[in-house]
Amino acid sequence: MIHFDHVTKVYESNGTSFKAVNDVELKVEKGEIFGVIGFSGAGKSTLIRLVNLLERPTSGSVLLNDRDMASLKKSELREQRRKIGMIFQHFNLLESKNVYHNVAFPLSLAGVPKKEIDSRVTEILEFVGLSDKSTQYPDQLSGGQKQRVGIARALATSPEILLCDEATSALDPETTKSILDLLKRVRDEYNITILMITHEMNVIREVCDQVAVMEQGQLIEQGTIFDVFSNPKHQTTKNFVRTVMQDEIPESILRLLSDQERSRHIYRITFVNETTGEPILSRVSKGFDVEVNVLHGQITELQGVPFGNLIVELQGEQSEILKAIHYLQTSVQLKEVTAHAG
Ligand SMILES: Nc1ncnc2c1ncn2[C@@H]1O[C@H](COP(=O)(O)OP(=O)(O)OP(=O)(O)O)[C@@H](O)[C@H]1O
Repeated sequence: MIHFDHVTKVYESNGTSFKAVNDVELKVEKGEIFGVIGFSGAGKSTLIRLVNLLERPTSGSVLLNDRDMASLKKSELREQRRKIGMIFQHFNLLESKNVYHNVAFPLSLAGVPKKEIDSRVTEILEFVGLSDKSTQYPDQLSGGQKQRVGIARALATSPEILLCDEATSALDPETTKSILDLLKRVRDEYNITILMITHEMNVIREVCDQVAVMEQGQLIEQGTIFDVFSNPKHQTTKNFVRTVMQDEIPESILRLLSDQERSRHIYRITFVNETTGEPILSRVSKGFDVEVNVLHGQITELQGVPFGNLIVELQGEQSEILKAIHYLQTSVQLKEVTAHAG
């Protein structure tokens, strides 16, 4: 659907050149919600602007449905751009036009007859939940409502692709959640492919199927949400995952260990998939002469699949602890926590 085929973008300014996007190879499949995460300056905005040719690649190509965007004639490019909607962090609405006319604007530009515009705008305003706001102006709306108008406007021309440039970064957490839910409906009900860029890992966790991590113009890691969150490889990815998944050992536990490492049996249990719902810890307590003391942890959901970590202490005779460990290892990932290794 969208293929970045070894794309590089170099900016030239004041006699120096700067690689904002460096040899990016990325494929986004039809109907997928794909998130690109990175810190400020990583090259995300440049990357997303290459899709609708707001930026031209210096080398490599961006292919949409196997067609190289840079090879299109002007009229073909206009036609292609109509298939790509875009929403922005600061909404970019026309302040002098009301909600109805903001959404109708791209249709008017495309020369769509007034009657058709009317039925399309009515339908799309209902979809985003703003039917009762059609005569209001942007400055009468909340941030969440403005972004709903932005989404309605982007959907007006029935695009195949929706590009989201930090679409929830200006919104509070609750409004962010409602906008992300709306984006899921955009994909589910209209089968639109969504490419979003963000610096917030909770956005990626909430809504994306696939994620790529960008740093200094390069993609340093990519995969399904589940794979990247449960097994991040690059240090930057680990840091991003840590912002939403508490997996660090708290200081208090590390202190406990450094004082009495030999006498404590503290383990990190990683729950994946179906094991999360099972009463494994109570089975250990009942089956062996050990007590299980949960010290720290978090279980969450990734794409509807439970996932998480618990830090537990096992107390009892050495031989019983060994048996309990053996049992645990048959169904979960288990790693001893030491003062140094965490
Ligand atoms: N038109 C331009 N000319 C020169 N350099 C540019 C231009 N646009 C962006 N850059 C540089 O390219 C790098 C990547 O910028 P870009 O905006 O793509 O990153 P980003 O990850 O989206 O960051 P942010 O979230 O801060 O926008 C930055 O160092 C930026 O200064």
